[in-house]
Amino acid sequence: MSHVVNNHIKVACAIIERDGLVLAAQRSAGMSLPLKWEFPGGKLEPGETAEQCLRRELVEEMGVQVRVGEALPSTTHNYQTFTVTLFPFVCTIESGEIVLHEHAAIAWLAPEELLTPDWAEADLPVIELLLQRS
Ligand SMILES: Nc1nc2c([nH]c(=O)n2[C@@H]2O[C@H](COP(=O)(O)OP(=O)(O)OP(=O)(O)O)[C@@H](O)[C@H]2O)c(=O)[nH]1
Repeated sequence: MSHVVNNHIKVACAIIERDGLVLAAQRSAGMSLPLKWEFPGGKLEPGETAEQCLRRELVEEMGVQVRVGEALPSTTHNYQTFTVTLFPFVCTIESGEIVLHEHAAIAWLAPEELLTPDWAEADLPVIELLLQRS
């Protein structure tokens, strides 16, 4: 059917943990889902694994090398104009200091603060899972 467009993207995102805190990043005003909070990461490129995607995106977005660890369950959300499947991975920073190249802000959140930011809707199941684990 010619009117059907494939607007389903696969996105790997990094749950970066440090000292019991989790890194959240705020999208900038000019990005899609402006000023929403998310986990750093991005769309998988053709032929790329989620781990490779995350290592690439974290260098591009924040200038850090990450170690990609445990995969959490993927989750799919329908926004009005596109569908996203998120592939979350627990990560740690191997080297580098965070420099924001794309995001407006970051925050290190304690478990009790996880529900505070205005998260991208697709992230809410991931947040729920993190709360269950903490
Ligand atoms: N990185 C990331 N993206 C997320 C999360 N949750 C979520 O809904 N997304 C959506 O997944 C998509 C990720 O794409 P991206 O960051 O590579 O690209 P973008 O939309 O900023 O750029 P583009 O507009 O140039 O395609 C965005 O539409 C973003 O809104 C998340 O936790 N992390």
